[in-house]
Amino acid sequence: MARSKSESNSNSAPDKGASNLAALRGQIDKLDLNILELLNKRASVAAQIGKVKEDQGGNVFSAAREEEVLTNVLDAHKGPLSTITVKAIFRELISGSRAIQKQQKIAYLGPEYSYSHLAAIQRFGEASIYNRTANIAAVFEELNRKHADFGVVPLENSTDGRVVDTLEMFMRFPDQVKICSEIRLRVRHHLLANCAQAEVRRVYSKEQALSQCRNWLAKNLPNATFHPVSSTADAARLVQTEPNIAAAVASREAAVRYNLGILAENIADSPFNETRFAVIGATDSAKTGTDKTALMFQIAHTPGALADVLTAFKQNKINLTWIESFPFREVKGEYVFFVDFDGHREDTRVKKVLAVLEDMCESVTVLGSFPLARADGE
Ligand SMILES: O=C(O)C(=O)C[C@]1(C(=O)O)C=C[C@@H](O)C=C1
Repeated sequence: MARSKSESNSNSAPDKGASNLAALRGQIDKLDLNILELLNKRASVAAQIGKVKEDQGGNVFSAAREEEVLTNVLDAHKGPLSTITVKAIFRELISGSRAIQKQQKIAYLGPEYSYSHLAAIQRFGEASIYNRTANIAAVFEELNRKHADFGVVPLENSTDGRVVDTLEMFMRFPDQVKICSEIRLRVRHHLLANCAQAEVRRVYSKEQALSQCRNWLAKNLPNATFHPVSSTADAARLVQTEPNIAAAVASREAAVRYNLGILAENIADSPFNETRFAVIGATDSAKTGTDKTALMFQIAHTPGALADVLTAFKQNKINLTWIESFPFREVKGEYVFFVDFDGHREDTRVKKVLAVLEDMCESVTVLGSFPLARADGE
């Protein structure tokens, strides 16, 4: 039946809207196919690079080159996509390239969806194989036995400080592994449960996470008791077994994995909570121009010994970014120091300071040079 003029007039705006939508979606469909073609072209080039590396004995993973790729892209990026989105897309693209060359095996401190797991995925993407371990020492062992290509271990948290188990492994086996990359992960704790907040009587989490949310928990859950368990992910798993009274302090990813609701978001007492992780492997990273070096040294128990070392850094205009002291178990009263500083071990001023330290210290171990990590979300 022919439509009257007034009928067609009243429908013309929605009709126009519908045809516009169809046209715009048509554009997206075309663009998607173009993008797909380009993605696969890029992957084919990565496959060729893989062959060259295989012939020359090069490593599949190059932290320095990945940093360069990301910098090129982010420098050119003008929006409207967010930087976080562009980074996530390229993380997966590069992860896919590595998997075409040779799928990389990554060991991390488990269980699944622990913050170490999230840090590992942030660095290596979805196309890698992840081996979870029961403790930090086992991450080093996995590398040593060649069961994994890389390991991800926590170094320090902005609230809790250093991670003793990791530093102890570097001390026990100083020449076993090198740091080739670092990861900065924003740690966002949430209260997860399948009951109402007023019903929560038991809260599970890793001890450090409970301590990082201490004030919030005391104020908002005055009737609950707090139970440290081996990890935040394990806490989320336990909540499933006591759904009417239990809650966990854990990540959003753990909520998804264990089918829990998020009762309260971002409950850490400090608004800034970040953990820095080291990626360990057989070799460290090539120079990029914006690098850091990690060092471990032991000095004699004499007055001014540490001051002399620090003066050497000052004289060579090297900026220290981290310093930790650790009691040396074998000699009472002696300390091992861990430092991070700006620069690559191939930089002239870093070479100079290393030479001075070799003379001054009882032992010096370069744990590795690696590209300076971007903050999570930058
Ligand atoms: O340039 C290389 O060495 C590559 O293998 C390519 C590529 C990439 O996809 O851009 C992949 C893996 C490396 O870690 C670095 C970069």
